[in-house]
Amino acid sequence: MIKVTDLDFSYKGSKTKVIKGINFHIKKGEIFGFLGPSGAGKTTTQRIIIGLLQEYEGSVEIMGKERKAWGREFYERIGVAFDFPNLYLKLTALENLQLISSYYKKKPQDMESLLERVGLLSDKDKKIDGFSKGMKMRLNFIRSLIHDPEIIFFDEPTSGLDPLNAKIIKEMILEMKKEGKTIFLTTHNMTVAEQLCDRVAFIVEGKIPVIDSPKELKVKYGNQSIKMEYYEGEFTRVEEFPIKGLKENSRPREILKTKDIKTIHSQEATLEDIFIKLTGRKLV
Ligand SMILES: Nc1ncnc2c1ncn2[C@@H]1O[C@H](COP(=O)(O)OP(=O)(O)OP(=O)(O)O)[C@@H](O)[C@H]1O
Repeated sequence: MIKVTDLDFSYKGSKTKVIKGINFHIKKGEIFGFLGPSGAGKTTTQRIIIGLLQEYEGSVEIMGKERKAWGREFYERIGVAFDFPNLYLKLTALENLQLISSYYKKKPQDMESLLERVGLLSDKDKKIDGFSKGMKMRLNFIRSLIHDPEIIFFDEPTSGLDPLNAKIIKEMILEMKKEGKTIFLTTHNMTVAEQLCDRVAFIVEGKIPVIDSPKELKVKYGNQSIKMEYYEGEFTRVEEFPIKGLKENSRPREILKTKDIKTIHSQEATLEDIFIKLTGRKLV
């Protein structure tokens, strides 16, 4: 659906490249995550793909056609939920959706069910200048879906949401994938990436050193281990053993036979640990 080849970009008036020869390919029906610290180039890349930044070098092929060759019809087929400058503060939630849907040729999705899904149905007739940031975020999220797009771009889709609303948004994203939509999201949040993404690209200083599935990354780079906590007199002690080679290791068996166990846990590196290990950078 999206094929980016040798993409380079610098902002007007600046000689410094902020995107430095990146390559990636997003398949139809995939949830692809862009993970990287602030200033890494995530938003810039998304802006290029959706056509807000035109002066790039390299190739950005989207739905089978170079980005620069697409006309207005491109926007009928993609949805974008970045910031919310496109929301009209003096209009109600429902009026916002009605106005936005009038920009598209396609028949809009059922607005009330979308509002209900994100917990805003009872607020549909309220002007949104009284909405909290989280309410605007949720409205902005469904705004991007109103014309039933094939590819949807999200920038930090759950940031600033309470856990319940974040869960609803994540469930909706997973449902979209089931319907065959392609989703490209950026985040600093490794938990979100692990829960949602089929594959992630780590982006640092305009380069992508790693692209893989969260699961593969953990298998390749995460050291799995078992942590045993046991009583020794009035103290508790902890020992950790790598899962690899566990059956040849006599020490865990000895602990089981001779000690009173307090807890046993399996430990797995998080995606964040792997990000730090592979890029030498933290995410924030
Ligand atoms: N309009 C602009 N003009 C000049 N430089 C810019 C502009 N927008 C972004 N930059 C620079 O481009 C680089 C990449 O920024 P970008 O916003 O793509 O990063 P990001 O990974 O999305 O960060 P964040 O997570 O904070 O949104 C940064 O060094 C930033 O300062």
